[in-house]
Amino acid sequence: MSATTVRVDLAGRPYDIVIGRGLLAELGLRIAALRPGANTVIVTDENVAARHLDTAKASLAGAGITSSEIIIAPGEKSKSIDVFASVCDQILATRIGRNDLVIALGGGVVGDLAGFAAAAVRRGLDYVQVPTTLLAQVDSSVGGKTGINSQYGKNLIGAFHQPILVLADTAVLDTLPEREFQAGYAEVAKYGLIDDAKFFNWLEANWRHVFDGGPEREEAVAICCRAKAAIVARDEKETGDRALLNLGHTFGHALEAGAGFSSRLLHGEAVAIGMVQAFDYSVEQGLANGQDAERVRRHLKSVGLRTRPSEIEGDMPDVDELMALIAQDKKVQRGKLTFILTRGIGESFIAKDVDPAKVHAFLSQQG
Ligand SMILES: NC(=O)c1ccc[n+]([C@@H]2O[C@H](COP(=O)([O-])OP(=O)(O)OC[C@H]3O[C@@H](n4cnc5c(N)ncnc54)[C@H](O)[C@@H]3O)[C@@H](O)[C@H]2O)c1
Ligand SMILES: O=C(O)C(=O)C[C@@H](O)[C@H](O)[C@H](O)COP(=O)(O)O
Ligand SMILES: [Zn+2]
Repeated sequence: MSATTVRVDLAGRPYDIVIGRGLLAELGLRIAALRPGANTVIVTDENVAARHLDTAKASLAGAGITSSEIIIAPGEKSKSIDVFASVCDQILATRIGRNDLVIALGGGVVGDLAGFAAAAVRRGLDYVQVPTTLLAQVDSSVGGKTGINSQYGKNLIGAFHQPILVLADTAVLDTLPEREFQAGYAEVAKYGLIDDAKFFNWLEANWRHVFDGGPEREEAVAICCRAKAAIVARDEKETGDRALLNLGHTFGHALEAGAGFSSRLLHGEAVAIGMVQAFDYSVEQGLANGQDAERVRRHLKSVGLRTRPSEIEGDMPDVDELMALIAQDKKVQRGKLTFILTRGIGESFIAKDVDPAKVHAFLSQQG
């Protein structure tokens, strides 16, 4: 089976991201090569279990690896302290130990939750990411940010804990609902908008093939993983330019929390709106030109994503409440806001000490 391997070159703890169609069938052999004799516990959700758990288990059994499974309810609400506690207990009940492995088989919710449980149980178990959504393959399975949500906001409780392997089988994306694919695509486009205008041009021309499952899908996943691997290797804990990966997230996370972490607004959908807001705000501050902002909006709209907060159905918090959520952002330093702003497509930068009054005014006049 042909596969692309991207190395995450962390000093002392490097790991591979392996990308290709049909790789789930190789899970057992690849784990056996990495951790001979390990027992495993698979954390997954109901939707993924119904479609891909049998393949994963058969592959592990074929390589002589024992596995048990923990199946959570699908959706963002599972990134909660209650589900976290339950997953930790269930892992402990299997008696797996520090030489064994947790396997996160699912999207970003499973990956963030299982990764955090792996970080916490017995003060740290190794784990493998087997991402099954576009979003997880291009973003959440890589880089070791794990965690859950709080009533105060998104991802506010968690740990940096790197996986020992990421196995991205792009064929499993064939069973992903269209809306989830679109949401994940926002994070794909993000890499172009951060610092790769050439990739954004390529996406404008090729996005349909990424959705259709042609070779462009693997190419896009590999380009995103290479970009993320490079940033993570130089700034694992986000003391510097890893924050660029947060483009669209300060606005987006507030909207996601404002929508109650519900299916009204998926993470990727919130990021799409948040990236357009970051462009619009940059234009308003005289940093970027309106044509670039319009081009971003047009592209995200053409793949079926919403691009304005007013397109979110149902009640949303007012601007003061959104600002209170933004004040909880992890990039805040001693009360000062940090945003990822832009000078144009592929020219994002970290803006520290952004004036909350200006952001408040911007949000107040948003349609
Ligand atoms: N840790 C990070 O660096 C990072 C990066 C980006 C996003 N995230 C987090 O990821 C989460 C979003 O992840 P997501 O978009 O993957 O959502 P998700 O995990 O909720 O998965 C989306 C939906 O698709 C279903 N599903 C998953 N794989 C499937 C498949 N192959 N076939 C059919 N259905 C499938 C799931 O059951 C779920 O209903 C958010 O919580 C976000 O904060 C984390
Ligand atoms: O890996 C990162 O770094 C990112 O910021 C990737 C984001 O897409 C992701 O949503 C991440 O979970 C957001 O991180 P947070 O620190 O703002 O919670
Ligand atoms: Zn994200």
